[in-house]
Amino acid sequence: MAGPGGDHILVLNAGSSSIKFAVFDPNLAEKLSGIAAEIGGASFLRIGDHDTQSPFIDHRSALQAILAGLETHGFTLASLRAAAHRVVHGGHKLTQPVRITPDVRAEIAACSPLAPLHNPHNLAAIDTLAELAPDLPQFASFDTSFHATNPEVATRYAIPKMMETKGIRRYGFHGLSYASLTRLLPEISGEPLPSRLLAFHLGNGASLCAIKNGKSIATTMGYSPLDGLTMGTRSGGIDANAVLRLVEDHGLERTKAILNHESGLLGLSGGKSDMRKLMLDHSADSDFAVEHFCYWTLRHAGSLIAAMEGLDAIAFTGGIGENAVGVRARILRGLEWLGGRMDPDANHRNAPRLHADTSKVTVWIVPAREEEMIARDALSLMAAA
Ligand SMILES: Nc1ncnc2c1ncn2[C@@H]1O[C@H](COP(=O)(O)OP(=O)(O)O)[C@@H](O)[C@H]1O
Ligand SMILES: CC(=O)OP(=O)(O)O
Ligand SMILES: [Mg+2]
Repeated sequence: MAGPGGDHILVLNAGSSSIKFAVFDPNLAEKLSGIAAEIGGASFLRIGDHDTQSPFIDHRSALQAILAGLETHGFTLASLRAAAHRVVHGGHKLTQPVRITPDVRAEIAACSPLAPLHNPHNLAAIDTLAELAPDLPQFASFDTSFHATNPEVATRYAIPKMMETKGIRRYGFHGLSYASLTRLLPEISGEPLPSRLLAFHLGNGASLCAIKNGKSIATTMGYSPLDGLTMGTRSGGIDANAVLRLVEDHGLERTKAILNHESGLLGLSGGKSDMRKLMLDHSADSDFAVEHFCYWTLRHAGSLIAAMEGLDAIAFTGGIGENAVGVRARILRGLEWLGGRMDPDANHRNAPRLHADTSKVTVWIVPAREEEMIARDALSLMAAA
């Protein structure tokens, strides 16, 4: 069986229906990346630019195919120094990147009910690698960590403190994306990090983060990655009594599936969760779904701008934030009252700098580099060991 001995880092980012992966050298240069997507459905494996149709029934079989694919590119398990994982929910105990020990694994498992679409798959990846390469050091970086700086007033729900409500608080997610964005923006803009920055992580999962002086002070996701914006298949914010009504009428499991897998853009449009497809299809339902996404993104943006007491800069990231020209234009139109002015040509080119010279706030696109952030965390932990 394989063991450590190489010098590359394998990063695994297991999502609800996909596993993204990347291999980095010790200087953080990305050597190879790809994705196993639509696991359990019309699944396929992409390594570099090459796609193969492969029927993966679950994350475990997808990971095995990824490892076999990496081997054909010369990255055997023996060529690795470590594996590092994105773990979505770290709860209140895991707020820094860590080496995975049995205790850490148990804590990640304890957080599974809080992120049912993500943590079980993160654990499956950790366990599969532990079986295949028991001596390979494994590390975890948490999506919740970046929000550990939120004040209590932002994280507490107004519910009583008692045994039954223990752990029920807002955590916030997409923290690896926001941490990476905070690092990258000064490099991209050539300016110091703006003091009041509103970051838009718009992908399948979507959230906003108010970053004040480099630290998260508020974010739109809460106890789980369901809250806040309208998403690909998640409802975003919904009245808790409406959830209870769904449970009464349809039971717990059905309600979970409706809110997590059948809502959002998919539910509104009647079948499409993918923003690119929605923007090409001009049916009334698709147009409404896109408008709902933009409108609620703006409503939440207003709330976070209030939490920061103003706004100096905006940064877009994620598949939609980096590519969806029309969505960005609609959102920026909705922020004109703040003095934001977009340069339409720059927006069409997906240029990093999107604001016009007359704009009172600067507007940027920053590529989401979650995998690089995770590799960076693992390298720092190894250097400190
Ligand atoms: N050119 C584009 N125009 C509009 N939407 C796009 C474009 N490219 C990607 N997207 C959208 O980005 C979303 C996926 O974002 P991504 O950040 O990759 O998601 P994930 O949360 O799975 O990591 C999808 O809705 C996809 O349609
Ligand atoms: C936390 C979360 O929503 O992640 P993703 O966008 O990968 O689904
Ligand atoms: Mg993502």
